[in-house]
Amino acid sequence: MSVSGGSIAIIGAGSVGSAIAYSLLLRQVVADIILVDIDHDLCQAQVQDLSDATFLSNVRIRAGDFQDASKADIIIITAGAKQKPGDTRLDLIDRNLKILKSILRSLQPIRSNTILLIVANPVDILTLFAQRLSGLPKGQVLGSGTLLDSIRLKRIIAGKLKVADTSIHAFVIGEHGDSQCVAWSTATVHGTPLLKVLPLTETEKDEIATLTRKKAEAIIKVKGFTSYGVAAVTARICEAIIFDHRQVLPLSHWQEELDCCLSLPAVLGRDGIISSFPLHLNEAEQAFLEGSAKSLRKVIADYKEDL
Ligand SMILES: NC(=O)C1=CN([C@@H]2O[C@H](COP(=O)(O)OP(=O)(O)OC[C@H]3O[C@@H](n4cnc5c(N)ncnc54)[C@H](O)[C@@H]3O)[C@@H](O)[C@H]2O)C=CC1
Ligand SMILES: CC(=O)C(=O)O
Repeated sequence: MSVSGGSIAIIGAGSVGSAIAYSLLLRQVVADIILVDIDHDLCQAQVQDLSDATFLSNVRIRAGDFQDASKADIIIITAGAKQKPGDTRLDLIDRNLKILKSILRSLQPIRSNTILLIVANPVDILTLFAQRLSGLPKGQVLGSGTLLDSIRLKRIIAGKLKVADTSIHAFVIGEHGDSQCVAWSTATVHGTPLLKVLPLTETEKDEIATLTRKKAEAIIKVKGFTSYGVAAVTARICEAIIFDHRQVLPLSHWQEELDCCLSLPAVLGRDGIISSFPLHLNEAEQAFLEGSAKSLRKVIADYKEDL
């Protein structure tokens, strides 16, 4: 991977923001990484620590302010409260919507062709608010969504089949949260329908889907947060944008028919979401997806005065 000349700003230099910076630095996605946090001492300390790793790459890392960040090729928002054990992601909406709004105000005027990547939770709701409040075209505002959940799912399936994760094509769709669902009928192993090579009963499918959905909760219960998985996923998203990969990834983006942002496969490139990629769900999966959208719209309706 070669270093492009671009820059990425990360707003929020806590566990997730610093892990993302570390992934971007090791992958050499851009030449400049800018960290921004209201806790200036923490931000400086993270930069100092990360700068000890830059000997492995040609990447520069520095602390900056919102105006520096507003000029970056990609602005990643990780700032916000995290779940305590037992919280759902949706429980964070009050605090994190206020933080998002204040960040979007501080970023103005925002570079017109920047890509805004939301990672803070609840990611689907914050992505929708960022689309409405940033002034950017919808395709330039996306959320990391269920790419992380899909990676977790593929890991479990790969373990059962004893093949590499990269040979599995399977999507978790809908909310990055409790109403997500697995698109089992579309999953393949190197082109062969997954359920033909791994015939799973309904109970087994439910067990895998539950393990996937509850993985974050299990990690948070012990270490208090998750960071490495989302950092790797975010680096992958940034690579697809900076290098215009046109990769198909399950990301949170605007869904006209469902009237909300949630994850379905999308083609990702330098301009952000180029298009949604059609996924032919069966009736039950379509009903689950619509249920997920309905639960997100219900939350959005409670906050409509913030739009
Ligand atoms: N989408 C995903 O897959 C994942 C999302 N997350 C989410 O990422 C968020 C961050 O998690 P952590 O890094 O573990 O939390 P953290 O508490 O370690 O870091 C949050 C940082 O945001 C900063 N911050 C707060 N308000 C700010 C503002 N207005 N401007 C700039 N910085 C501000 C804080 O000072 C703090 O350093 C949470 O909402 C968490 O749920 C975490 C893991 C995975
Ligand atoms: C915390 C979170 O959203 C995750 O690890 O999936």
